[in-house]
Amino acid sequence: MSDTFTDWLRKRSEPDWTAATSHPFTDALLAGRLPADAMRGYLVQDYQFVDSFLALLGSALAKADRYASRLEISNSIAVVTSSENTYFQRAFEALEVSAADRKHPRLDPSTVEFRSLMDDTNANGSYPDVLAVLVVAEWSYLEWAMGAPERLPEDSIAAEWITLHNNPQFQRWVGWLRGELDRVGAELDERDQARCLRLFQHATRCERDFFAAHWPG
Ligand SMILES: Cc1ncc(CN)c(N)n1
Repeated sequence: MSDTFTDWLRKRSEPDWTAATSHPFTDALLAGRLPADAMRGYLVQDYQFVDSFLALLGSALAKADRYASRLEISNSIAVVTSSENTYFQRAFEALEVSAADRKHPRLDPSTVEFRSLMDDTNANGSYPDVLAVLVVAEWSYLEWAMGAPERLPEDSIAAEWITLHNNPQFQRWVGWLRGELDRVGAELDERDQARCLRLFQHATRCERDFFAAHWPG
Protein backbone atom coordinates (compact mmCIF):
# COMPACT_ATOMS: atom_id res chain seq x y z
CA MET A 1 0.00 0.00 0.00
CA SER A 2 1.35 3.41 -0.86
CA ASP A 3 2.11 5.98 1.82
CA THR A 4 -0.47 8.56 2.77
CA PHE A 5 0.45 12.26 2.97
CA THR A 6 0.78 12.05 6.77
CA ASP A 7 2.97 8.91 6.52
CA TRP A 8 5.20 10.87 4.14
CA LEU A 9 5.34 13.91 6.46
CA ARG A 10 6.25 11.73 9.40
CA LYS A 11 8.95 9.78 7.54
CA ARG A 12 10.50 13.04 6.37
CA SER A 13 10.58 14.25 10.00
CA GLU A 14 12.94 11.56 11.27
CA PRO A 15 14.99 11.26 13.42
CA ASP A 16 13.16 14.02 15.35
CA TRP A 17 9.82 12.17 15.24
CA THR A 18 11.26 9.13 17.02
CA ALA A 19 13.11 11.40 19.47
CA ALA A 20 9.82 13.14 20.32
CA THR A 21 7.73 9.97 20.66
CA SER A 22 10.16 7.80 22.62
CA HIS A 23 11.75 10.44 24.80
CA PRO A 24 13.26 9.55 28.21
CA PHE A 25 10.65 11.95 29.70
CA THR A 26 7.72 9.88 28.42
CA ASP A 27 9.51 6.59 29.14
CA ALA A 28 9.80 7.70 32.80
CA LEU A 29 6.20 8.97 32.83
CA LEU A 30 4.88 5.64 31.51
CA ALA A 31 6.99 3.71 34.01
CA GLY A 32 5.74 5.81 36.93
CA ARG A 33 9.21 7.10 37.79
CA LEU A 34 9.04 10.71 36.61
CA PRO A 35 10.04 13.02 39.50
CA ALA A 36 7.17 15.24 40.72
CA ASP A 37 9.25 18.38 40.09
CA ALA A 38 9.65 17.45 36.42
CA MET A 39 5.92 16.75 36.06
CA ARG A 40 5.05 20.03 37.81
CA GLY A 41 7.35 22.11 35.58
CA TYR A 42 6.11 20.35 32.46
CA LEU A 43 2.40 20.79 33.28
CA VAL A 44 2.86 24.47 34.21
CA GLN A 45 4.41 25.09 30.78
CA ASP A 46 1.96 22.80 29.01
CA TYR A 47 -0.98 24.82 30.30
CA GLN A 48 0.53 27.78 28.46
CA PHE A 49 0.97 25.59 25.38
CA VAL A 50 -2.73 24.63 25.58
CA ASP A 51 -3.79 28.28 25.32
CA SER A 52 -2.26 28.66 21.84
CA PHE A 53 -3.24 25.10 20.94
CA LEU A 54 -6.89 25.87 21.65
CA ALA A 55 -6.64 29.01 19.52
CA LEU A 56 -5.16 26.86 16.73
CA LEU A 57 -8.10 24.47 16.98
CA GLY A 58 -10.32 27.53 16.63
CA SER A 59 -8.34 28.51 13.55
CA ALA A 60 -8.95 25.04 12.06
CA LEU A 61 -12.64 25.39 12.88
CA ALA A 62 -12.80 28.70 11.01
CA LYS A 63 -10.67 27.60 8.04
CA ALA A 64 -12.21 24.15 7.45
CA ASP A 65 -13.82 23.69 4.05
CA ARG A 66 -16.92 21.82 5.21
CA TYR A 67 -19.44 21.59 8.03
CA ALA A 68 -18.68 17.91 8.85
CA SER A 69 -15.05 18.88 9.59
CA ARG A 70 -16.14 21.75 11.82
CA LEU A 71 -18.23 19.28 13.85
CA GLU A 72 -15.22 16.99 14.40
CA ILE A 73 -12.99 19.90 15.41
CA SER A 74 -15.58 21.29 17.80
CA ASN A 75 -15.76 17.90 19.56
CA SER A 76 -12.04 18.15 20.24
CA ILE A 77 -12.41 21.76 21.45
CA ALA A 78 -15.04 20.46 23.89
CA VAL A 79 -12.54 17.94 25.33
CA VAL A 80 -9.74 20.49 25.70
CA THR A 81 -12.05 22.92 27.46
CA SER A 82 -13.69 20.33 29.76
CA SER A 83 -11.93 17.11 30.86
CA GLU A 84 -8.45 18.33 29.90
CA ASN A 85 -8.92 21.68 31.62
CA THR A 86 -10.22 20.13 34.84
CA TYR A 87 -7.27 17.71 34.73
CA PHE A 88 -4.88 20.68 34.85
CA GLN A 89 -6.77 22.23 37.77
CA ARG A 90 -6.66 18.97 39.76
CA ALA A 91 -3.01 18.37 38.91
CA PHE A 92 -2.08 21.92 39.98
CA GLU A 93 -3.82 21.34 43.33
CA ALA A 94 -2.11 17.99 43.86
CA LEU A 95 1.31 19.33 42.85
CA GLU A 96 0.84 22.55 44.88
CA VAL A 97 1.39 24.90 41.96
CA SER A 98 1.22 28.55 42.98
CA ALA A 99 -1.47 30.88 41.60
CA ALA A 100 1.23 32.85 39.77
CA ASP A 101 2.56 29.72 38.05
CA ARG A 102 -0.93 28.67 37.06
CA LYS A 103 -1.64 31.98 35.36
CA HIS A 104 1.59 33.73 34.36
CA PRO A 105 4.61 31.48 34.72
CA ARG A 106 7.93 32.53 33.28
CA LEU A 107 7.87 30.83 29.89
CA ASP A 108 10.57 28.34 29.01
CA PRO A 109 12.22 28.99 25.60
CA SER A 110 10.71 25.70 24.33
CA THR A 111 7.23 26.99 25.23
CA VAL A 112 7.90 30.34 23.55
CA GLU A 113 9.06 28.60 20.38
CA PHE A 114 6.05 26.27 20.22
CA ARG A 115 3.58 29.05 20.97
CA SER A 116 5.03 31.29 18.31
CA LEU A 117 4.82 28.48 15.73
CA MET A 118 1.15 27.91 16.60
CA ASP A 119 0.28 31.63 16.78
CA ASP A 120 2.00 32.31 13.46
CA THR A 121 0.27 29.36 11.77
CA ASN A 122 -3.03 30.53 13.25
CA ALA A 123 -2.50 34.05 11.86
CA ASN A 124 -0.98 33.22 8.47
CA GLY A 125 -1.53 29.54 7.67
CA SER A 126 -3.99 27.80 5.37
CA TYR A 127 -6.27 25.00 6.61
CA PRO A 128 -3.70 22.30 5.61
CA ASP A 129 -0.93 24.30 7.36
CA VAL A 130 -2.96 24.44 10.58
CA LEU A 131 -3.74 20.72 10.30
CA ALA A 132 -0.04 19.90 9.86
CA VAL A 133 0.80 21.46 13.24
CA LEU A 134 -2.26 19.95 14.95
CA VAL A 135 -1.48 16.49 13.57
CA VAL A 136 2.02 16.58 15.07
CA ALA A 137 0.74 17.70 18.47
CA GLU A 138 -1.94 15.01 18.63
CA TRP A 139 -0.38 12.09 16.75
CA SER A 140 2.94 12.31 18.58
CA TYR A 141 1.09 12.26 21.93
CA LEU A 142 -1.03 9.30 20.85
CA GLU A 143 2.10 7.46 19.80
CA TRP A 144 3.98 7.72 23.09
CA ALA A 145 0.82 7.13 25.14
CA MET A 146 0.00 3.93 23.20
CA GLY A 147 3.22 2.54 24.67
CA ALA A 148 1.59 2.49 28.11
CA PRO A 149 2.02 -0.72 30.07
CA GLU A 150 -1.08 -2.63 31.17
CA ARG A 151 -0.44 -1.49 34.74
CA LEU A 152 -0.54 2.29 34.74
CA PRO A 153 1.50 4.31 37.27
CA GLU A 154 -0.12 4.42 40.71
CA ASP A 155 0.19 8.18 40.73
CA SER A 156 -3.18 9.35 39.37
CA ILE A 157 -1.72 12.55 37.87
CA ALA A 158 0.65 10.52 35.69
CA ALA A 159 -1.96 7.82 34.94
CA GLU A 160 -4.60 10.31 33.89
CA TRP A 161 -2.22 12.24 31.61
CA ILE A 162 -1.53 8.96 29.82
CA THR A 163 -5.18 7.94 29.45
CA LEU A 164 -6.14 11.41 28.21
CA HIS A 165 -3.85 10.63 25.26
CA ASN A 166 -4.60 6.98 24.49
CA ASN A 167 -8.31 6.55 25.18
CA PRO A 168 -10.53 5.32 22.30
CA GLN A 169 -12.05 8.79 21.73
CA PHE A 170 -8.57 10.34 21.39
CA GLN A 171 -7.48 7.51 19.08
CA ARG A 172 -10.50 8.17 16.87
CA TRP A 173 -9.81 11.93 16.86
CA VAL A 174 -6.20 11.43 15.77
CA GLY A 175 -7.34 9.02 13.05
CA TRP A 176 -9.81 11.61 11.80
CA LEU A 177 -7.24 14.42 11.97
CA ARG A 178 -4.72 12.43 9.94
CA GLY A 179 -7.39 11.48 7.40
CA GLU A 180 -8.37 15.12 7.10
CA LEU A 181 -4.80 16.21 6.37
CA ASP A 182 -4.46 13.29 3.92
CA ARG A 183 -7.63 14.52 2.17
CA VAL A 184 -6.74 18.20 1.84
CA GLY A 185 -3.00 17.52 1.42
CA ALA A 186 -3.64 15.40 -1.68
CA GLU A 187 -5.08 18.48 -3.42
CA LEU A 188 -2.03 20.68 -2.78
CA ASP A 189 0.63 21.51 -5.33
CA GLU A 190 4.28 20.71 -4.63
CA ARG A 191 5.06 24.11 -3.13
CA ASP A 192 2.18 23.98 -0.66
CA GLN A 193 2.98 20.38 0.29
CA ALA A 194 6.56 21.49 0.97
CA ARG A 195 5.26 24.24 3.28
CA CYS A 196 3.20 21.66 5.19
CA LEU A 197 6.33 19.54 5.51
CA ARG A 198 8.35 22.45 6.93
CA LEU A 199 5.61 23.12 9.50
CA PHE A 200 5.35 19.43 10.37
CA GLN A 201 9.12 19.20 10.85
CA HIS A 202 9.21 22.39 12.92
CA ALA A 203 6.37 21.19 15.17
CA THR A 204 8.12 17.82 15.61
CA ARG A 205 11.29 19.59 16.79
CA CYS A 206 9.15 21.66 19.17
CA GLU A 207 7.67 18.48 20.68
CA ARG A 208 11.11 16.96 21.17
CA ASP A 209 12.50 20.16 22.70
CA PHE A 210 9.48 20.55 25.00
CA PHE A 211 10.15 17.15 26.61
CA ALA A 212 13.89 17.80 26.71
CA ALA A 213 13.31 21.07 28.58
CA HIS A 214 11.62 19.17 31.42
CA TRP A 215 13.77 16.08 31.53
CA PRO A 216 16.11 16.23 34.49
CA GLY A 217 18.29 13.34 33.29
C1 LIG B 1 3.54 20.14 24.08
C2 LIG B 1 2.29 19.38 23.85
N1 LIG B 1 2.08 18.77 22.65
C3 LIG B 1 0.90 18.08 22.46
C4 LIG B 1 -0.05 17.98 23.42
C5 LIG B 1 -1.29 17.18 23.18
N2 LIG B 1 -2.37 17.99 22.82
C6 LIG B 1 0.21 18.62 24.62
N3 LIG B 1 -0.67 18.60 25.65
N4 LIG B 1 1.40 19.31 24.85
